[in-house]
Amino acid sequence: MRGIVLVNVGTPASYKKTDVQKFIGDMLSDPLVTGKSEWLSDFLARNIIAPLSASKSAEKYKKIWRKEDPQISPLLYFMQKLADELEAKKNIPVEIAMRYGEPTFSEAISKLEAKCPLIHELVVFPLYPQYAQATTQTAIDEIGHTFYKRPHSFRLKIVKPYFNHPAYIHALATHAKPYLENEFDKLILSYHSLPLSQVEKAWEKGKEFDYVYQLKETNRLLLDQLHIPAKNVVLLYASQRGSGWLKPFLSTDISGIAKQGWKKIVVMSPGFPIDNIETLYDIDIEARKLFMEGGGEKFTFIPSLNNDPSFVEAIWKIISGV
Ligand SMILES: C=CC1=C(C)c2cc3[nH]c(cc4nc(cc5[nH]c(cc1n2)c(C)c5CCC(=O)O)C(CCC(=O)O)=C4C)c(C)c3C=C
Ligand SMILES: [Fe+2]
Repeated sequence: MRGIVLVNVGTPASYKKTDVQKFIGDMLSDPLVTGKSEWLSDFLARNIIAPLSASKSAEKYKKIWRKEDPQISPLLYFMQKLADELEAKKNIPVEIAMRYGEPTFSEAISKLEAKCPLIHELVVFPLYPQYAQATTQTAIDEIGHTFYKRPHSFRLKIVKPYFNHPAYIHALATHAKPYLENEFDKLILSYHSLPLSQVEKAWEKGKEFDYVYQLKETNRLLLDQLHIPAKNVVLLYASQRGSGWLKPFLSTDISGIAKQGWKKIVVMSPGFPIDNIETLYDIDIEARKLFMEGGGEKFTFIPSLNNDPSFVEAIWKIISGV
């Protein structure tokens, strides 16, 4: 039998400043995220960036944290729900793991082994449709490092980015359709920004590593399936942490969209299969506010796929090679 581990970036244990600081420190001390050396990343993250940015991030986390039980981060909640539904629907053991924080990859493997001692293949499904060294590559490195540290009686398979997989595109289109039924002026497709240095390096390596090529392919295939002409769509990049990142920025251009007369917009993030601070705060709270203050009339936010049945089906097809 196969076992599945769904992998994502991670999330703080709580919205308290200490937990948020730890999470940011862990993440930004990763040289694959910063593009800097190991010691410099660690020094800057632990001593400067995490202590300085934790309060502001903690405020944001507080706003998006689940108020209902279980009172946990939305990212953790939706990943667990997705795992539970995939396990129940396909009768296969599924666990979740985070690149930073908990549950760790090692914990996920142990839980899978306990659930199903006869596993012959461990399938790791990174919840990143498009490749980036700051997400896909660091997850692959960490998984390999943990897996090969001790012997296992089963093999490891890591699923490649699925930016153009028909089942993923179908899931996105099926999920988005109800939000697109009412009239709108522009569909905004928002993706996480990246430092240009990382984008250029990946572009030189080829399409398999090219974040921008992959996200544009996702957009092309999605719009084709939704029958939306490209002229009705704007591509923006969110959550940048500096000026030398992929532009145009959602945070600076969203109010301009309203000023140009496009008063009703729908915003979708096809690069985030699971809702998190960057969709629920940066888009649904901050970008919404900027758009409405800029004269916008209607801001429709499309949540991530989360545990949508079409995504459960898509993961299954991607894993099964259908
Ligand atoms: C497409 C997915 C993501 C890319 C690409 C990405 C790049 C990237 N992120 C940072 C820095 C931070 N990311 C943080 C949280 C975070 N990032 C993603 C996804 C991508 N990041 C997720 C799913 C999350 C978890 C969110 C949650 O709900 O918990 C954070 C911490 C949160 C915050 O303070 O905003 C930081 C910091 C860099 C530097 C980077 C590319 C180089
Ligand atoms: Fe991030």
